[in-house]
Amino acid sequence: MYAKVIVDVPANQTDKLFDYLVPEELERFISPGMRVVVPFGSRKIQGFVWEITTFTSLQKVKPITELLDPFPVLTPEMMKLAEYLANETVCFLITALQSMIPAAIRAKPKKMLTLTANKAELPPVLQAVFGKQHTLEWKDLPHEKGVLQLVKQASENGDIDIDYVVSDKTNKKIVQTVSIHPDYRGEDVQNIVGNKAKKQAAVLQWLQENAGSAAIAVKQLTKELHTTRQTVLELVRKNLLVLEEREEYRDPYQSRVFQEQERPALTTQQQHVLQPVQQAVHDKEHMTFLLRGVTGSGKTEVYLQAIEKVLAKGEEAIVLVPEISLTPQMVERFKARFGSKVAVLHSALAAGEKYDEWRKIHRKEVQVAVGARSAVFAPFEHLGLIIIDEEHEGSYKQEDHPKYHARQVAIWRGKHHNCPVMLGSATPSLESYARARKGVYKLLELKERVNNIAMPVVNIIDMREELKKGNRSVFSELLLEKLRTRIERNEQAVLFLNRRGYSTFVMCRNCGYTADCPHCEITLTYHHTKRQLKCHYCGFEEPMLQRCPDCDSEHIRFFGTGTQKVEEELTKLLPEARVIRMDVDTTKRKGSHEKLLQSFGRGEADILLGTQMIAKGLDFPKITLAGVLAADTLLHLPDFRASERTFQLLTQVSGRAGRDKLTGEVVIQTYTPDHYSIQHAKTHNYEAFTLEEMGHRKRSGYPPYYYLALLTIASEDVVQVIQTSEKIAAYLRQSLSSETKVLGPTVSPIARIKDRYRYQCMIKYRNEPNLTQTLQVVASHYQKEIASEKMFISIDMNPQMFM
Ligand SMILES: Nc1ncnc2c1ncn2[C@@H]1O[C@H](COP(=O)(O)OP(=O)(O)OP(=O)(O)O)[C@@H](O)[C@H]1O
Ligand SMILES: [Zn+2]
Ligand SMILES: [Zn+2]
Repeated sequence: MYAKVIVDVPANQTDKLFDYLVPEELERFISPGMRVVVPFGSRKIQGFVWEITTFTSLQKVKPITELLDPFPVLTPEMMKLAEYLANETVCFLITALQSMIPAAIRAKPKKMLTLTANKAELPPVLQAVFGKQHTLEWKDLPHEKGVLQLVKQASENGDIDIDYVVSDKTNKKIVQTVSIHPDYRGEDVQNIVGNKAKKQAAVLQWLQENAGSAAIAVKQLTKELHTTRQTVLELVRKNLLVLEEREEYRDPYQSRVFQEQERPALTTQQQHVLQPVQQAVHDKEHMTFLLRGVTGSGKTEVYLQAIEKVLAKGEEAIVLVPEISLTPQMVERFKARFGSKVAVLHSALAAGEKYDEWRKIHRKEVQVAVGARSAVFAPFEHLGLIIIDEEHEGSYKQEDHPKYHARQVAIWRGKHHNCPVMLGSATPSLESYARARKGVYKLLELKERVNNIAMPVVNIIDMREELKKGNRSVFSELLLEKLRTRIERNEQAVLFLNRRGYSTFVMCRNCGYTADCPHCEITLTYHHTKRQLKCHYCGFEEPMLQRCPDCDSEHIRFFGTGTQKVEEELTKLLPEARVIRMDVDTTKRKGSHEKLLQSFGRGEADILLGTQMIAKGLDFPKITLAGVLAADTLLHLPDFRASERTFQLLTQVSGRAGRDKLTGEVVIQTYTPDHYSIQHAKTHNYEAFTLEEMGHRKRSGYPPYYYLALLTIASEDVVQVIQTSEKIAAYLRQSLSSETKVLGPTVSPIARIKDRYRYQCMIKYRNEPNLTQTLQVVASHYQKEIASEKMFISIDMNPQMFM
């Protein structure tokens, strides 16, 4: 019996199945989808069993070293999906797999040294290195040439054995528990331990009274009774208590009590959109729905009730939400409805926590998975529905390999399981909307807010006029006045500042010099707390400049506005305002995001000032004002989606205001008040915006009229980059159909990162069945250069970013 194995080495040469002999004792247990340890060259590495066969064309096959799982970690569906992704996104199969399973499941091989000779026979240096130990990990060796030389010598002499050991990283959390031995249950404690052992008696007494036959965690016991572990273990030694080890999940939401929530009766329009989804769930029919519902129209409630239907059928559901709107508030709505049936997956979880949530799914202990992008891989086997909330969000596209889009995976899985997929948003992406208009997706609409609450009134402020009036502040007069009235009326406001493009950069007012990163073509960002300049791409840092390096002027300052600076100005202008600032700096610590939001929810602040993370999902009744400080910052990015992103963002931010009984207002500050994305955001007119934007896309040949693929070529050698890019472009032009346009090569918008020059080719196509194959040929043609890290070629199908 042989196993065909995918090895955990992401490289061109290893991107295929390797044959291994299945040792006889494993024959009964092994099956596809299990992890194994296999010899590979001189190493031992992890792999996944792909197939079991009785035939191999090889002369000599090495045996599998170890089987790591009693059950497959990959379902047959996941294996097929990995193959699909590897092919569609042009990446290695193992790379696709790696993003589908929790990191904890990927075992890392360790290089271990084991003493085989008598220690006294070793050179004194090595004796000292080993100390009292018998084995050592390679990475713990002192990295001195002499030591390594001696180790090598000793290994050649056979005194030290060097081997790779694959240790399973899937450390489960083990809890020790005790229970009263069945023979002594209910018996008088005095009779069992006598009078002397008072502490032990207390433990037994407590267990008799409170636990009965139940097992109690030793930790809990010692805490409850202010006693020691020693005392408890003594009782175990006397055979009065039974010690057991129990596996426990690390549940980040453990300490929170979720109030059961009654489900509201749906409004007529909600019922109207829910009905066809429920029907598809019932019929087990694969369809993709696009739910376009204005902000506050009750989309989430529709999701919840659709899921109820799925659970009632005994099936499972996945709900994707963007990482930043995976707020406690959001999680709470699902936990309150479905309780312990819900697993939550997001990147803020520790590796162990993620693994535990994943295992709950794998073991069928939960039926609903709520999470960010990668939750689309939740290994359910009876999927009844997949929901993608805020489907337009760019974060659903993974920017590393495999460069997949969650929507694409969701639809693949929907087809596999014969179940519906529901995409929801107040501002669907143009691609999805176009598909819905063409009937590929089924369009469902919620045009009004729940309870007929009015959409907020939007004021557009021309900041050029403010400057003419002599107002140099980042706050317009109107915004400031409206903030003031919120404080007076004890209402709340959110203030949004786009982080991207608006971070602080340094410029000389005398000669116009800007401080740039010496390795990347990008301005350095000023960090106030450390008074340093930092590059966001490579991490380069230097102290803030005191004088201009070009003209020696002292008038060198930072420009632009960060949230910190806005906060400072805000407290000067409105000293009475209580402000909570939410940005990457204030939410670094685990749980701080949640704490800040809770505090705001309790009314401990008047103004929530923040970046992208406050734009979405917030549902606080007292927010009656939403302010956007600079609406243009997104408009000027070199990206054909800039207008679309601006419209989406303005709509989302506006959507935070006036969601309850109090009427909402919005103030948008801008230098380009006439831009159509700002004008249509003012009137909440998604259709009008879409119509206008579609025109632009059609004229310039962008999605949804054309598909895109982006090739980026990077190297330290600028001549090599240019020559290679030109060769690749020529090859593509010759291989692809004549309707397909190959643009470039041109310099990437960020021309250099980490000293590597970057060029790109853009492919625009409508129908190109052989495209991925052609791109694969390109990638493998340059595999030597790529493997030696001389050159980088990145292939991005349907790119979301163009930097
Ligand atoms: N049928 C209903 N009856 C009463 N209240 C409802 C109903 N449906 C939803 N709501 C409430 O209306 C508010 C807005 O609903 P929800 O948050 O689901 O909207 P949404 O469309 O998901 O919003 P957004 O896209 O802006 O985040 C919530 O407070 C929700 O509890
Ligand atoms: Zn200068
Ligand atoms: Zn840099």
